[in-house]
Amino acid sequence: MKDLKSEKALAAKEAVKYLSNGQIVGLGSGSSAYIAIAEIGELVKNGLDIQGVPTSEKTRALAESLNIPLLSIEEVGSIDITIDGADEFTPDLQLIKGGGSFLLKEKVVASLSKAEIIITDSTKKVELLGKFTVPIEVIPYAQNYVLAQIGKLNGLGKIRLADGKPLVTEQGNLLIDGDFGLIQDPALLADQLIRIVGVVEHGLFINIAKKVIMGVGDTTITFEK
Ligand SMILES: O=C(CO)[C@H](O)[C@H](O)COP(=O)(O)O
Repeated sequence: MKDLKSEKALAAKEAVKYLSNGQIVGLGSGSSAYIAIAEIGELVKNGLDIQGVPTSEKTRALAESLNIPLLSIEEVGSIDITIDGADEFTPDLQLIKGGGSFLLKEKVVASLSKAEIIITDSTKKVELLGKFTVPIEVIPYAQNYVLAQIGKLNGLGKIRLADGKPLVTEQGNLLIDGDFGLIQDPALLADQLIRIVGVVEHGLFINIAKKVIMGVGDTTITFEK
């Protein structure tokens, strides 16, 4: 049986090799990113001089507990490297993210980053995106309208629940998980989704990742552009 945690850890260890003194580092969210943040905490303890920019409150709390110096998003004009996870990736580095509900801040941080490095276990690689549903962050007022528009794109949207109630994101929005089947043209779908009034952002990360480091067994494979 695959040891996914150890595959994530191998990928995280490989990713932190790209860090160096003086960098501003985007800190992702999700189980893979948290392993990388723990690694970064060790490096900081041993003298690495970086400043982190968190992509969620959970990441902020973890980084603070590890004494990683932090900057807020308002304080940075650009970010050198971001290390984050993904729910699915294709060999040409298109991603679905947002399984952990933090896609909006993750995309802002990724967009400010010179290099977005994604770390995953070996279950995340797919030839076509879409087995994992596409998380879509919407303002609550527009939820029914957006669900209807998703239907017009031949998708099926469901409001994400947490403990039986609609999950509310850190921005006070809702998440719709959109099932579009296997996505032949993710760039087109990304464009169609972002044009729907009431959609704040979605989890299709198109041409954003520079590298995906995937743990496989006791080694890693790096995909890059
Ligand atoms: O996008 C994310 C959170 O919004 C995560 O990066 C994604 O869900 C992958 O998580 P994990 O590393 O736990 O598999």
